[in-house]
Amino acid sequence: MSAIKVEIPGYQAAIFDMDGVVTRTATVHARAWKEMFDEFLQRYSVERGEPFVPFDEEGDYFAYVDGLPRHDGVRSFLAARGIELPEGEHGDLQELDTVHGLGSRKDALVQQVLARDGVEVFPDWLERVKEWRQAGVKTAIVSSSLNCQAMIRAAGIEELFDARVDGAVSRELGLKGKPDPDIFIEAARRLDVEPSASVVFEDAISGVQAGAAGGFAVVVGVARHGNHADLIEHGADVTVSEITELK
Ligand SMILES: O=P(O)(O)OC[C@H]1O[C@@H](O)[C@H](O)[C@@H](O)[C@@H]1O
Repeated sequence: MSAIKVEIPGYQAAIFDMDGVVTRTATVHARAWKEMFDEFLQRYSVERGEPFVPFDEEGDYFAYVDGLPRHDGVRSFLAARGIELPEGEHGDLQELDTVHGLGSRKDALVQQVLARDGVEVFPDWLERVKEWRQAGVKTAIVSSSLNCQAMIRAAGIEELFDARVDGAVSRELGLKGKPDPDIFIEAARRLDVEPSASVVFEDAISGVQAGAAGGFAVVVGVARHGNHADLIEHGADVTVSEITELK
């Protein structure tokens, strides 16, 4: 937490990242990434006679994958391990060791968990978003995820947003993924509010970088894992452990 005092009704809009800020789904993604990458890395290391170094669900997830669009996440982690795979094509079968094949495999695992467990909303976010909307603050949801609309529908919170800019919308409009600020700027545009009058809420390093690059009034880092210093270092103006710390 920094010394800055932020009162959200003093701004025209609040723009929320989804996974890890609004919904308890960052861990669903992190586990799916781990299961998919570990299976791949195990085979890859045996083929090369190299030691198997598993995907670290915290370190590797936060550093290379969190917040990025699906295939950027695959590329970013593989590059960190010095592994190059063919791109493949959108819709590649899960069996293929291509960037798209690995992405499809990870998504199949996410779908299994969502079908089994549903989507949980963070109660601290829910409490505040209702108050802020009543106070006249416009709200948008922003996510790199192609599963965003299905997730907010499953969670029953679609009505709490005036705009949505997600992985599907980004693909349609050709928006750059985080850490570029495109999706946040598009959300402000859809709300008819200037970035300088809007507050961004983000839990990912790539996300606070995007908020800072977009000229938003305040970037709130949501440090649910105690990662305050990391978020401040990469562009958050203020951090909270829970959103109810803000009025
Ligand atoms: O694979 P999806 O559902 O399109 O999601 C892409 C990414 O969306 C981001 O919001 C998550 O932080 C990442 O973990 C996730 O991989």
